Amino acid sequence: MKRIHVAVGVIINSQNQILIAKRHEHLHQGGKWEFPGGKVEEDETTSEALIRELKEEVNLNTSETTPFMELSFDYPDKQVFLDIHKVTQFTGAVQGVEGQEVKWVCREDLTDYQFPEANQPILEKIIQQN
Ligand SMILES: Nc1nc2c([nH]c(=O)n2[C@H]2C[C@H](O)[C@@H](COP(=O)(O)OP(=O)(O)OP(=O)(O)O)O2)c(=O)[nH]1
Ligand SMILES: [Mg+2]
Repeated sequence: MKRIHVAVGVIINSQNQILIAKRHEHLHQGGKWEFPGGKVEEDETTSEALIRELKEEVNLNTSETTPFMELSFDYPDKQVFLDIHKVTQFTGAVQGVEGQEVKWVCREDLTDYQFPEANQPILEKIIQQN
């Protein structure tokens, strides 16, 4: 199985809230909450892919992302490499462009949401960095 390279954004607003979006039921890991992002295409850097995905998925304009952490995870049906970047500089109002539910949540409330299993170390790192 080929490992899928995914650009993932931990987007933090001026009130120190983090943006999460609910994956559509029919998708891999459907019904779970995620940090917006998507597959890195050929000839794209992670940052370029994330900038493109944030516009496509949640209508945010950003020009800069900062590496936060990297992890590989094997689901029974898919292997992913999550390349997670932090995003603090952006413009535009968040919109679930693909009809998905989106939410700004404060760090301590992140544990109230169900994320894909691969996300556990990301959540721990975000919560630690209070
Ligand atoms: N965006 C995102 N994907 C995650 C997270 N955690 C996690 O395991 N994933 C997995 C689920 C999917 O298998 C993969 C992301 O693929 P995707 O379906 O969002 O890719 P995409 O946006 O490019 O969508 P498409 O090409 O299928 O239209 O990474 C997360 O926090 N954010
Ligand atoms: Mg996506």
